[in-house]
Amino acid sequence: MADDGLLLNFDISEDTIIKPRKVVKGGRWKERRLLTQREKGRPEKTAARDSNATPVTLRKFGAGGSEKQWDTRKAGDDKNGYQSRNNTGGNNGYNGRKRKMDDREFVPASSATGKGTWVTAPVKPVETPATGANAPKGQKGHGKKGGAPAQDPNKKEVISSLFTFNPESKHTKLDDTEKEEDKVSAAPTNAPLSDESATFVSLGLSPILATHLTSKLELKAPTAIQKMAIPQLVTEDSDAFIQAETGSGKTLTYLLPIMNRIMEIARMTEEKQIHLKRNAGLFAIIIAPTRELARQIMNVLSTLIHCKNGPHWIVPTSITGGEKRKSEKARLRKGINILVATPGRLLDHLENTESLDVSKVRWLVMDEGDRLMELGFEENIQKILTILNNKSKIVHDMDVLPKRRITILCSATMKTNVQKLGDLSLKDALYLKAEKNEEPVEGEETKTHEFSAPAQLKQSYIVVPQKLRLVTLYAMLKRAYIRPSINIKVIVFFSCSDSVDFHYEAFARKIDGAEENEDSDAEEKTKPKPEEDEEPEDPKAFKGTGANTSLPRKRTLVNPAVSAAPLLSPAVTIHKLHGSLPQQIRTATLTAFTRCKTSSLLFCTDVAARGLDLPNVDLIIQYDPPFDPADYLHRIGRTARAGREGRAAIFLLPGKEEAYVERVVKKSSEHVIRSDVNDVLKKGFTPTTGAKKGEPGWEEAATNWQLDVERWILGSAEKMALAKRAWGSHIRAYTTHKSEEKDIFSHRDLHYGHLAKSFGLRDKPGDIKVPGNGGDGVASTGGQGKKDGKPKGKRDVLQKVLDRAESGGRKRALEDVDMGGGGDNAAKERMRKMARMMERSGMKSEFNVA
Ligand SMILES: Nc1ncnc2c1ncn2[C@@H]1O[C@H](COP(=O)(O)OP(=O)(O)OP(=O)(O)O)[C@@H](O)[C@H]1O
Repeated sequence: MADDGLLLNFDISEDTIIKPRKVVKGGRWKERRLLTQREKGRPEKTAARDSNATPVTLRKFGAGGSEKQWDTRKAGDDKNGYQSRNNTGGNNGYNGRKRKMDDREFVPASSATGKGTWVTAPVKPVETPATGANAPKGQKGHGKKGGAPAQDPNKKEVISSLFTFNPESKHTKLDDTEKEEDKVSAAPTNAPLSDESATFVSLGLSPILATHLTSKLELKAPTAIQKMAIPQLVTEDSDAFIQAETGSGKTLTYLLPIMNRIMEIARMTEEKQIHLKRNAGLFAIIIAPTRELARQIMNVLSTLIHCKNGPHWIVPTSITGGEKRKSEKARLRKGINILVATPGRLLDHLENTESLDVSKVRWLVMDEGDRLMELGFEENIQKILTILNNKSKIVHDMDVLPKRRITILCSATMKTNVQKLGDLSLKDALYLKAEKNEEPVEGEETKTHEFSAPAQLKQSYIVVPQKLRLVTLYAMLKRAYIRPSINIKVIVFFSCSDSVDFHYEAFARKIDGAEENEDSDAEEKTKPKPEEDEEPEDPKAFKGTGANTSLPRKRTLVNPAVSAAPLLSPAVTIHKLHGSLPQQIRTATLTAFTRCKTSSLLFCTDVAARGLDLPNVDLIIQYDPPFDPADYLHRIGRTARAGREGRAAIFLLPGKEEAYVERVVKKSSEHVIRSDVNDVLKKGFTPTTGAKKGEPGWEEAATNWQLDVERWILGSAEKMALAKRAWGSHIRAYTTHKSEEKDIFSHRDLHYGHLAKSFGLRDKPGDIKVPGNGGDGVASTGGQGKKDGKPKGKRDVLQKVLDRAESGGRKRALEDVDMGGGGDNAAKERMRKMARMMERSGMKSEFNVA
């Protein structure tokens, strides 16, 4: 009975008395909560049960039994089928209410008796590498490399439940227009033309080239852009701007006319008994923004040169900054006829290599024009153009060749920066844009899109709460590789290198309980150390650790970026690619992924978003949305190439991010479907053979899978550091979305605690010390203080990245923002300068600035 005098005369039950509530202020939230509970006369660690509450069911998750998770969920608690937490242990302030910061409880490890309403995780002391005997089941060996236990045994441990306190999607139900089954496959828009009159010979190409294309390369007919542009480029001497969808064959569109005209001049001189040789002069320069793209263009060029009865005398070469200047100079001195280059290294040679004679250059091609501008190469290109203009001495001794230098600019999008590059470099240019060869559907209005994706590409989006991201990615991939007899290639895009590294390790890890491969450890130690300016290794020298990689295994170097992915399927090989990897590893990885004949998976940053022609990719997953809307198109453009089918899915967070669908996704196509996260999880975590009695349901299976990742991280200091770095870098990367998209992608809307869960971390955000950040943990993402687990302060993250770079963390700093397309131009420019500075100081550049 309360001691309030006014109430003494009434017979009122205790329950109905309204007590004045003391507001507890100051101190840490945990202390405040304990005081509040004490105030209410409740036990501090395990709150007394409310007699009216629904009784809880206790379920035990995790094979090793090291974690207990109280299932406080009731089916159908909310519309999404998510089960909100129903606190039956008395009113500790949580009762089914969605809390912004933390839905977790802390209990001392020693009190983990399995009683109470809190999610508890008694921390097992993880063995040091020397002993390893008591390591949790399935983690044997995980602690080996780290050199220290990942977890302080005295520390309180937390497990956040996966399926509680998740924000809901704005649209809980699929609308009819978004259902997959209703969608009819659209006719491909970037395929070779079926029109019988469209042949390579009819475009004005020589029979030698045409035969090579059809018989050797098995290209039956030109694509729409090839049909439109090649005849003009073969005969006319005009500059040209070529705009066409991704995968529509733009590379051949500019290479074929160049080859055709050089071959023609060779034929004419041979008639006069003059045989052209490599010293005939440099005819064409092709500029590509990245080394990978330059290498790819070189490969296509080589196949054309080495065609039957082809111009074998033509010597192409590429200079991209991946090797010693000295050896590049030696090649240039011997004489070359076609040069493929990245802008920085080209400018370097134009300024410093006397033997590079550009007086006869007839073609200057700039591929991926928008990307060149985004990477801040405008100044370089301006200088290149000036040098070429000053040194040009074209004499009209070869009539078939252009009478002046022709400049060709290629892009899949028509962005303002491309127009600027056009203004800078083109004169009276032809604008060559392929019209879609879509048949208009009766009764449907033909819509035009700001930038369009190939019509046959099936696009979807999925709204996934932060905590469920990792399990949903797994479920989606598991589903993709469900049939071992069908080979599937998937690319997953992440926002930063650290995130790629973390997810690669998480998906390449051994199945729970499997022994570590001792050999792979030994081999890892022998992996090549990257060196600036070293001769690039032959990509064939690397073999993957995956069982299915098709790389030759003659030499024993192990590619640390290729591995098996037994968790997904024994048949899947996983690859990773980002700008922080040494160039030779990147090249070897791309080669491995390209040649892989079995199912394969590539985790990458935007390094692989533009221009790369990776054959037969079936599915693109954008786990992190891109930093530039144009990159959305480029990323999905790695599938559905040259008329093939393809699928693409993008992960978005519930809430503001959902606006991205209307703003970007639907601008490239009106055929966009929405996948339901519960469906995906259900399909991914339900056993294919049908659940047997006693087997866990999909939610439990998903929870087990997540716990397994968390245990794997806890088992090794190295993995813990990896996860923390990935989490920190992810947040930093998130803050660099373009300013016009800040209303959708604001780091203030991120829930750092839930996000940590998706990186397998159990710590509170404030306790996560991101390695390599000078121990400042999350503070480095925006401020020292934190509120609701979020850093305070608005300092420009890019500026902080640069600050940190100045103070010694330069490599880490640039790795964090490995997203290419993001940020404002000024920021890009700063980063490019930083990359140059890094190069000068002997560090690897993230941006391939050559
Ligand atoms: N006429 C054709 N018929 C069939 N396949 C073709 C044809 N022309 C090119 N291809 C193939 O199409 C694929 C895409 O070509 P390419 O890389 O040149 O596309 P792109 O338009 O430059 O794409 P992106 O904008 O993504 O860089 C390549 O594998 C190429 O071999």
